[in-house]
Amino acid sequence: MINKKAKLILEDGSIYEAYSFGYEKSSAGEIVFNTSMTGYNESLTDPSYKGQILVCTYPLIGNYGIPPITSNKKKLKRFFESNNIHVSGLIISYYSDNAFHWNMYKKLSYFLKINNTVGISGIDTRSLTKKLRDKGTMLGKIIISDNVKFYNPDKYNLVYKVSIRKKKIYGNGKYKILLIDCGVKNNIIRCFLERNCTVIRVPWNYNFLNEEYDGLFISNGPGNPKEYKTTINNISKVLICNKPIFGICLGNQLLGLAAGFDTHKLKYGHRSNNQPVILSGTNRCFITSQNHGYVIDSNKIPNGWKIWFKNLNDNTCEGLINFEKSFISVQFHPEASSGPTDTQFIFDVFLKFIKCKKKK
Ligand SMILES: NC(=O)CC[C@H](N)C(=O)O
Repeated sequence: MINKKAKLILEDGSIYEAYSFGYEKSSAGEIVFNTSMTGYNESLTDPSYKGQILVCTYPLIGNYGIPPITSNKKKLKRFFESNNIHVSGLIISYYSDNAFHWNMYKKLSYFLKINNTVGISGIDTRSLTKKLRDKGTMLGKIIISDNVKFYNPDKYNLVYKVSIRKKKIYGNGKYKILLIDCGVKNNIIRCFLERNCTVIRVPWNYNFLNEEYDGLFISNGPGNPKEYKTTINNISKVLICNKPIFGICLGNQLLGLAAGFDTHKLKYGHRSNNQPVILSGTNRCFITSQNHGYVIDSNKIPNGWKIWFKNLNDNTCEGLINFEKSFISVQFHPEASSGPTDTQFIFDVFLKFIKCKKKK
């Protein structure tokens, strides 16, 4: 089969020639790169990538296909991070059509096609990444048929596209976690279910002030954290309570904004499975999975709060803690999926806080 020709056009005017191997349509978004060697299925279905076109620096993609797509709508998909693909496109170097894996169901190009997602190959993604590292993340568009306009996801509130619409309950564990869903990854829910929790998943703008729960969780999600005014406002109202709060990635940013921290955008973000973070006050380093473009400013720290972790590559804030109040959050992904599970103990820290409060 001869694949259709495609073009990647960046906002600085550079043009790259490529071939389509996914759904054939033009698409625009913010071009971001991920340096992981594995995990394309988890990344494609991570809702935090909404509005972004993903570049994989690892040169060979597709070689293990995609795992089975379980179809029971009531259950979480077993092998994916949400029900469908969220990236606006996938840019790779070499597409391996000759895929094999013990758990393979279909090829990657099939998965892109049934999700109406464009995928292009034949681009030197490492040189493209060098450009994005030098100049910073850029807008870009993939042209296959018609021309399309550049699209800047930071200017929109994308959460309504990825958050659940109605409250939903998972599991029947002892500890009740109220989960604010801004585009949660399935593995976060799985991590709670494995720890004797009931997860009450509510929409991003849900007024949870009268809900009964033992701990509040704020999820990951797409776009600029400052677009989440309703969520930030709701969180700020529960900061006077003493119920434990835990945030991951966007959740870290939203908790920070509610507590009086500020956020800014990084030049090209952290997206990979090998980001080193250091636990403040120790020499202990952890290798973490990450996917974010924004960070908390470390220069203005409200009373009672501390920077919990720092990134060892660029020294940026990787987590917050208010020990007195049992509020914790991390910029990285302790649930991993894909990536190292070394920091999954953070879920246990949160549950320890919950157990302590319940005893009192
Ligand atoms: N994974 C996330 O939650 C990402 C948070 C936010 N959208 C950022 O890019 O920084």
